[in-house]
Amino acid sequence: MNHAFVEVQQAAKRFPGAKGEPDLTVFENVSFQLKKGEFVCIIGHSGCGKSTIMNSLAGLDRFSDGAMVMEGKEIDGPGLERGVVFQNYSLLPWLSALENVRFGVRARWKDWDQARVTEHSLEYLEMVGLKDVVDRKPAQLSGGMRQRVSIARAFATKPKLLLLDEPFGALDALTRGVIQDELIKIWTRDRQTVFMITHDVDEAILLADRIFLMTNGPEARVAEAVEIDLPRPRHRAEIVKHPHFYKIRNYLVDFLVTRSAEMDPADLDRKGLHYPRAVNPASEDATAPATASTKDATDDKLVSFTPKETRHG
Ligand SMILES: Nc1ncnc2c1ncn2[C@@H]1O[C@H](COP(=O)(O)OP(=O)(O)OP(=O)(O)O)[C@@H](O)[C@H]1O
Repeated sequence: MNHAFVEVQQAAKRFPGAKGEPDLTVFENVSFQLKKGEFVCIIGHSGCGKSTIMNSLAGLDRFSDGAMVMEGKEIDGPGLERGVVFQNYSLLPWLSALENVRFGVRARWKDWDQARVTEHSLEYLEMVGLKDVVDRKPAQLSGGMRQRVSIARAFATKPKLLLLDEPFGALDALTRGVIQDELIKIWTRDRQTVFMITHDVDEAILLADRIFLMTNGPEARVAEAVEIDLPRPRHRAEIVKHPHFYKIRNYLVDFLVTRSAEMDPADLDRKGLHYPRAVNPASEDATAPATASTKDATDDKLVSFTPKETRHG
């Protein structure tokens, strides 16, 4: 019996090739589960299919093969139980910050009166530090402020699953840090299930319970699920002092720099439903970088991943 909150089963995305060219398989045999209330980040090189997976979970795209199930029901199109935050804010430009949030809240709770919708919307805008600018339109806000409105709107509607596609990608490091803290604050309070794309290893370690690692495309796979066992609440300045921090960080960087390009999909598929392999880099076995071989957590013997010369990084 399946107790996963969200389950993606054997997903693939293919595009027909141009005249005479073979079809493009962006990713294949992608399977994973999300537990209720967990924060999962997904990392992988550009083009491996992260946004396609996220957009499919949002109901805005479709896999070529495979299935997605949330609380036992197949995901088939967009729904209010899933909220999305994109990198480019996607606010309605003719509405103020408050009206943008109210718009989402009103759609979610149609029986609420105006005062309740406003009060609830203001509560979330305050949590992201925008109390004093709620009447400004998006054009009158900085990029960081706009992204805060998007985050307030997404969390205020309390979707069961929040999908964040590189929400801080366009922000400077300082603003990014501040909004990460706000995101942690809201998530700690509401404990919604979050699935987030990021290219930033430190951001993923700060936020996630688990980090999914994708191999390079084409024919990418979600190869590993790395457990982040740093205690919460986490603070940027503090977690770097934790003895596990650099073990985790080095493991992730080694994957992205070396192993993501070397893993052979055929090898991963041989192990079928065991993937993504659960890894805890803080444990002894995982700390040694596994460049040409890695340890199979399922049967306790070494399995080598043959470098594939044709794969690009
Ligand atoms: N219509 C299409 N025809 C052919 N290939 C496509 C089409 N749409 C998308 N792709 C390819 O699908 C792949 C996956 O794209 P996707 O945006 O999901 O990757 P990503 O991992 O999110 O990348 P990034 O990190 O750069 O955002 C890319 O290589 C892209 O070129």
